Amino acid sequence: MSGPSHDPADYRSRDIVPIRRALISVSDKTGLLELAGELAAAGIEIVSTGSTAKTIADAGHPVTEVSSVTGFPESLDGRVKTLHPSVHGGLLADLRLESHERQLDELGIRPFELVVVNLYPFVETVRSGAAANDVVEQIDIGGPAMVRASAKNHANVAIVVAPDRYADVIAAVHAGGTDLAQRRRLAREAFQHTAAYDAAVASWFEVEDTQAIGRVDGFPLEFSYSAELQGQLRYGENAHQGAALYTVPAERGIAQAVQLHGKEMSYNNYVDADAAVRAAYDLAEPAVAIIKHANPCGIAVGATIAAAHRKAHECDPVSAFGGVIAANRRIDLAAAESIKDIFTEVVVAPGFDDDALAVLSTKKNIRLLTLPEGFQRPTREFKDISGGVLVQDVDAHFADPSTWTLAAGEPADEQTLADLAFAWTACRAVKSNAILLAANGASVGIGMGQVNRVDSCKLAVDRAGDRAAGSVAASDAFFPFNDGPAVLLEAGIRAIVQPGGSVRDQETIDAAAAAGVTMYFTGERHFFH
Ligand SMILES: NC(=O)c1ncn([C@@H]2O[C@H](COP(=O)(O)O)[C@@H](O)[C@H]2O)c1NC=O
Repeated sequence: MSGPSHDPADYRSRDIVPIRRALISVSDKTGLLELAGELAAAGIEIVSTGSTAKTIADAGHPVTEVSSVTGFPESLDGRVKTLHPSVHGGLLADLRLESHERQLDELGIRPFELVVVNLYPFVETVRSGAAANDVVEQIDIGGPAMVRASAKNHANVAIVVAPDRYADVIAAVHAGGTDLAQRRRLAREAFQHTAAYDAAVASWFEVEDTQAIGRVDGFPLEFSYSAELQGQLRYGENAHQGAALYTVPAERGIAQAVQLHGKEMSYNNYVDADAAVRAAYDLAEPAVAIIKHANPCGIAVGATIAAAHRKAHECDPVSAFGGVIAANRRIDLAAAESIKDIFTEVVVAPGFDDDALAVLSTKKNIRLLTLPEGFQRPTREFKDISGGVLVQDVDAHFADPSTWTLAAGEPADEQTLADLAFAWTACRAVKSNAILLAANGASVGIGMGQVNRVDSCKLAVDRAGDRAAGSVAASDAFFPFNDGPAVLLEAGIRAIVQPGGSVRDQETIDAAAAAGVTMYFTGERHFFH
């Protein structure tokens, strides 16, 4: 243990601490004058920094400039204001100890019993698109130092970091001081606040580095995650689970989407909307993905979003009931007309034309979400496991058909190759084991989430029904046995695309060749769990 330890008997008890001297240094001046007025009226000395002191003085309240306490001018563009022993001694002295009291006297330092600090607006500055030097200038150093010092010394000091606590402080002034339980609560909030602040700074550096070198090549030795509470959700995946939405300030994703219409978004709505956007945005042409329980029940591309929606819906109209729809282009009137009579939980898109919004807004149960300006797909994914978190690059690479290897049959004609490329891209949005049958730029049968590949084949073929014959199939990973391909070939699948790489590839190749079916190997797989 570093530092001297004291005998428990050395500590004098201190529950109620009367406030005689307060240090106030705030960027957000909300509620400042009311607080300062109450403190001044109670005869409490207020020590304050630059613009905070000026605001208080301009309102006619007595205030002591911090520079007259430190004996130094505020300097280096405000980088050094309160970083001084005359301030920090007054914050850190543990007056339960006689020895600390004596040292303060010897040093001529007076203690503070109340500290009110809120920090430079770092996140707001990042959001405003400020240049890097200006962002760096908004990394508060002196503020967090005071907050942490006071929170450590909560036995003696009340630390307030948010204007919505001022009323409690004023009440404590009138009651004769703060009590220990209150100071502990405030200390906890203070440490949470500085931790979130530092995490936001660290994630800004990470985003900056990512942009500078195109991608993060390595993984940091440590990382922190800063997110702001956006709001509580009614419940989590099930009604007995509590849930909330947090947003990451520097990001622009589904969490920042703006709701234009409908009931409050649920936890499951967010999960499905994210999966839907992920699927639709994998495709370059106008595309629609319809999601249920994080899996697609239809994905299609078309000349228009209306056409893509019709094709995606036809894939599995039964499952599309109550689905979540994402489009990678604006929703126009024709798309709205296509969607409006189908019971849909959420539609999310980069925008809605006014007439489309008017049509869909007549449906009270549909939620309409527009993606935030500057929408960006994440580059990294995080998955919680007990005791830690797994981090990976997002699977965003799709092998180009020109790099595929023809493993069986004749080279595909242009239309077949286009369908294979579509199926290959679309199947990565399907939970493994994934088999996706497609025709004319639309899924016609999807087998997902099975614990063996042959069952996914059966499911896809079963869902496609008559449409299986003549369609093409994509498999997210290689076929370990020939049983899955046998199901596809028997159903009349015309062409198959799969990674290849199984020790039994030859059996699958021979079966496809014997059936006259074209089969390509991509050399790349798309597991998705
Ligand atoms: N450098 C310092 O010693 C220092 N002391 C306090 N601050 C910050 O200055 C702000 C208030 O400054 P002013 O009262 O000048 O507007 C607060 O957000 C506070 O967190 C500092 N600024 C940054 O590090």
